[in-house]
Amino acid sequence: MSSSFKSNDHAVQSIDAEGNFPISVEDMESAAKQAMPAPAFSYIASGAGGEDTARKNTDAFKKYSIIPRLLNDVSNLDTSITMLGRIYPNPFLLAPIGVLKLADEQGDLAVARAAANSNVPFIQSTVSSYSIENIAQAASGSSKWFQLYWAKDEEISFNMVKRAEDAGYEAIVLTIDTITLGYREKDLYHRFSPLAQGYGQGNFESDPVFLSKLEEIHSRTIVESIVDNINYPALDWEHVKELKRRTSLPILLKGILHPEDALRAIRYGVDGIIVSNHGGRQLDGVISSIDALPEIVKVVDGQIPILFDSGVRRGIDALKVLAFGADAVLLGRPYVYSLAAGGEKGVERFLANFLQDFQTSMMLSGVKNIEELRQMKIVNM
Ligand SMILES: Cc1cc2nc3c(=O)[nH]c(=O)nc-3n(C[C@H](O)[C@H](O)[C@H](O)COP(=O)(O)O)c2cc1C
Ligand SMILES: CCCCCCC(=O)C(=O)O
Repeated sequence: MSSSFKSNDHAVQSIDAEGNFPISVEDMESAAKQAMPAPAFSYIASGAGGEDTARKNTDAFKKYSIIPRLLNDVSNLDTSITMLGRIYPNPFLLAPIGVLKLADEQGDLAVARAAANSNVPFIQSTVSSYSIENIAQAASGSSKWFQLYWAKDEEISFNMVKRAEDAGYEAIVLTIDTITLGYREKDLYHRFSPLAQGYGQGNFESDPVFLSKLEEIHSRTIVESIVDNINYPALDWEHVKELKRRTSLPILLKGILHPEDALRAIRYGVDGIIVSNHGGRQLDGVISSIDALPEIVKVVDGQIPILFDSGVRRGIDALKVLAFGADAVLLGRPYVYSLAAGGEKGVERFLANFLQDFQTSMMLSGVKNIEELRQMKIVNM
């Protein structure tokens, strides 16, 4: 099976003449499937191994129920949160997702613009299709965070962090669960390698430190050099310490599932954690993110912010995450489907629908603000 194809540059046609756009995430996913070549869609949608964890991420939400409080005058909702010393208008961010050009020619630029127009911070991936500087320009004046895949050659990492600082990014997210790529059976079947089409190198191509290293090793292509650098099983807590020395930006660790690792993160002085299993794309068989969350909330006990991703598809899912005591929620695959289905406008439509769904869920749960939401009763039945 071939894995060569063009990126999706016809996306905007999925919003029809009347401006209709899929509302449910299932319909957005179907629209994305139609708009994209099969190997690319499969790379985005699938998980590692037999995909049990990917399935569990969404299924596990269904077993939890909230018990609403009523007669609480919810006519003035406040969805804002204060986190890491800043006020954010709502408790959502867009998860870092690499190689977005697979979904739409404008990739991260389209997402960053849509996120800025929707007042939702965008977390840019290390393996983005466009550079930090271009993305910063596309979403100037709005909140952006940078996700770091640690490079074996540390100077490359430190220079990327510096570029993010210079471009006005507000935080560094160090992803710790991708020291090597998960065993993804569908990608293996399609002979699909995420970086091979050249859509995940925008950030590296414009990095003088990376380019100077490349010149030293003439035999390596850009893609080979990126893969070799970010495949880094040697990553450990000493690297976290080093990163802290190198930046004054807040550092969050993404991929925490064990309460002891959450506590260790606090001991190492990180500013926040993201409870995540990478959407079930790394190790099949790990706990679903939502099942991991309550114990982590308990041990962290408010010392640092807890963010969450993996499996959030609707407003009510986000509501459950916050009711368990998390501070904010990252949205992942749904925005990529909306990008593939409708480009920048598609992402805007998805975010508008998601925020409306969330606010409706808040009102009907009888909570006026996120602090009240975090105190809500949630049960496993
Ligand atoms: C196509 C794709 C690419 C991703 N790329 C990255 C990445 O570059 N860096 C990262 O930290 N996480 C990456 N992730 C993981 C997401 O940040 C997030 O953890 C995951 O999508 C959450 O699961 P959900 O989308 O099912 O909600 C990627 C996920 C997908 C689907
Ligand atoms: C060789 C590493 C590519 C990482 C691609 C992005 C990612 O995190 C994913 O889940 O896929």
